[in-house]
Amino acid sequence: MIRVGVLGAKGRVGVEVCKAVHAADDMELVAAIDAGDPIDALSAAEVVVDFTHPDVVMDNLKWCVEHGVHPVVGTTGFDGSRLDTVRGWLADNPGVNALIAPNFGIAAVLMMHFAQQAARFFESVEIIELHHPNKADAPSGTARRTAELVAESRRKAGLAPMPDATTSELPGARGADVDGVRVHGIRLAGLIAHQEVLLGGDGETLTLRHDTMNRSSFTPGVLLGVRRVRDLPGLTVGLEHLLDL
Ligand SMILES: NC(=O)c1ccc[n+]([C@@H]2O[C@H](COP(=O)([O-])OP(=O)(O)OC[C@H]3O[C@@H](n4cnc5c(N)ncnc54)[C@H](O)[C@@H]3O)[C@@H](O)[C@H]2O)c1
Ligand SMILES: O=C(O)C1=N[C@H](C(=O)O)CCC1
Repeated sequence: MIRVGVLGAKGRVGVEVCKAVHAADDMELVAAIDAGDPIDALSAAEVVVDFTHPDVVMDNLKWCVEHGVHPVVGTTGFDGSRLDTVRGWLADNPGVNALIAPNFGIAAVLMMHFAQQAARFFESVEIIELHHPNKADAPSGTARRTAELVAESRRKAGLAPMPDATTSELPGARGADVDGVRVHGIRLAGLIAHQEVLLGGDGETLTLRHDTMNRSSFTPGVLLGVRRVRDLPGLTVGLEHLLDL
């Protein structure tokens, strides 16, 4: 049995993760804590799942790594500098591994993968991410990572910067620039999490769209991460590394 702790257990995703861990035959939910609870309750866990908030996730991660607990992190807000900090903590604590994934939905990971594959064939790529209005961070972790993957493909293919004749702009009208890729964020009541990747070339376009219909959709990916993290050395970023794509 894998002894699992959950941070953010009362949150929208945390509740679903607790249910899924509880229902898994090979896991035991040994701690389910939320804001204000003592973090030491996680000492009994081998693996801790974090779905909390970008402002607190680094402190949680540091605690886990320093206490020999493998973190599986869904919380967003990670940039290159945060990831480097985590790599440093892991280097100081050999034997502890971490998995950080901006999206644990299998279809979302496939959408990101397909965008990465398609990017080298198109002059233009832009991303629209659409989320519920209670979301703290923008752009979404998924959109940020998709833009990085697209940019990497374009660089490898030696593509020129995307065509864009804009010279006069109301700030924000062209979205955020993530590694040279424009990302546009929508926050709308009624939504959960959605993304479109628009790719355009001479006389044709391709649109990849992903829709999250409920938050239990994240749990198969989270459970896969919990089962595998102990065998993934150091830091793994993205669930795609566990899917044999
Ligand atoms: N990777 C993915 O697949 C994925 C999917 C959905 C959401 N997310 C991300 O997960 C995070 C949480 O999303 P949500 O919609 O569940 O948010 P939420 O606000 O519903 O839940 C967060 C929970 O964390 C708790 N919390 C805050 N600080 C804490 C602390 N220090 N210790 C323990 N608990 C603490 C809050 O009280 C709350 O219950 C966000 O960053 C979101 O972007 C990632
Ligand atoms: O609801 C959220 O918040 C989500 N956050 C992740 C992101 O920022 O990409 C994944 C989708 C849902």
